[in-house]
Amino acid sequence: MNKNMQRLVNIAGKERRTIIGLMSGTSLDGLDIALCDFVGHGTHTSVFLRAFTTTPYSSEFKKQVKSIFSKRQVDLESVCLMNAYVGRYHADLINASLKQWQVEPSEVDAIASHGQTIYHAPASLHKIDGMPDATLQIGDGDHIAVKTGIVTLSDFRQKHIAAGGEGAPLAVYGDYLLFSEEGQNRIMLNIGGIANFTFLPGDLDTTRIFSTDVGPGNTLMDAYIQSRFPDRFFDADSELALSGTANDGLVAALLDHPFFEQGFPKTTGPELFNLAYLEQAQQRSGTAQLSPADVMASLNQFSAISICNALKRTLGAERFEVFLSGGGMHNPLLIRNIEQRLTGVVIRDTAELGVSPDAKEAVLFATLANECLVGDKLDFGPGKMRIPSVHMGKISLPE
Ligand SMILES: Nc1ncnc2c1ncn2[C@@H]1O[C@H](COP(=O)(O)OP(=O)(O)OP(=O)(O)O)[C@@H](O)[C@H]1O
Ligand SMILES: CC(=O)N[C@H]1[C@@H]2OC[C@@H](O2)[C@@H](O)[C@@H]1O[C@H](C)C(=O)O
Repeated sequence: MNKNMQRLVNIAGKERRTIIGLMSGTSLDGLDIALCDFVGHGTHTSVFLRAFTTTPYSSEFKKQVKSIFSKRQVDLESVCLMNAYVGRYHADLINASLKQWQVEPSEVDAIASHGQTIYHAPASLHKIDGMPDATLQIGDGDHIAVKTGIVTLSDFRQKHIAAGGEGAPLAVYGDYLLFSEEGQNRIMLNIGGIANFTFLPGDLDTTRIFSTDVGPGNTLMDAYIQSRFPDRFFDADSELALSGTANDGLVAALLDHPFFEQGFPKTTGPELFNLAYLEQAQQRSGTAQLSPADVMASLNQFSAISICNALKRTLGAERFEVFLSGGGMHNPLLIRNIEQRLTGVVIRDTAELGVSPDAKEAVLFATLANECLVGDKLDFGPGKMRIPSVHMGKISLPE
């Protein structure tokens, strides 16, 4: 037998596996690196987060990624080069973190790499007859495996689409395995660039579970402040939004898009929710002259309302608890806007469930890798929630 196959068998047979989860989302702030230990699999998974860091991207790297990010036309040579470059760059960041944590690469069984999404094209967005749902993450796993010496699982989203999903949200698998609780309806709400949530019913009925994007979390706020104030990457502590007033006309125009009428589950990205989307809404509502502070307050309220509308639509009169994660939970006005619209709902964060909210997505990808290596088939029913019962991740070997 090829000794690499034996290596995989050994990893699968271990009682405790060490897996590094990586996430680099639409915000392009940096690479989330979570060093996790797993015991068990499936609904008997226990995860211990040993270390976590978000390694900020250099401004040069951000510029390079932005040049090919969520644009319909890009330089194809740049895409080709960046596929290899992102893989190597991520490998360097992993090696540096391991060194800092004083962990030898040989102690790590696998890396779960999300890669960098550069385009997400669900059929509902591209609307091209005969073309499937599609998505593209770059940062090839072979580069990571060879540069770190660690078995790497990557490119998780293609299998999801191949088996009937939309390529996202994948959070549903890990949310179900790690956070389901009998007798408690839970909403796992992640506010990253795009906001999404997973509904975990207290009756543990896997055919009712689903995960969906709901619209922008931070992406429009980030894009707007970056365009107006080049030295500011996001509206830290809602400073700009708090100095303005939300404009009802602009908020209504922002909410006026067929995406919000579409049923669940659905996915989206900055391919739709971008500065052109904002400009069109400003034109339609006659608010092109609004001050930056008022625009930011409106964008903040827009994200909050679209999130709350989606939650109310899902749960009606059912009681539920919300567990937050993602960078948006650090935006105080956004959270206040959400709380005001969800009166009586308990809102906490995933730290109360043992996983740091900033690390959650990286931990979820590590969980996907653990399932791919050792899990049994998970059954999410006949497919109407578009959660295919498959294992995801392509395996790259270091040698
Ligand atoms: N103190 C803060 N005040 C306001 N906003 C904040 C703060 N800290 C983080 N954020 C927001 O969180 C964003 C980063 O969030 P996160 O890392 O969850 O995004 P991501 O992983 O790229 O997103 P996605 O879930 O779309 O993949 C920042 O760009 C910013 O908008
Ligand atoms: C295509 C893509 O990268 N989608 C991301 C993005 O970031 C948030 C939202 O949009 C979600 O659909 C997804 O990530 C999370 C981790 C997911 O798949 O569950």
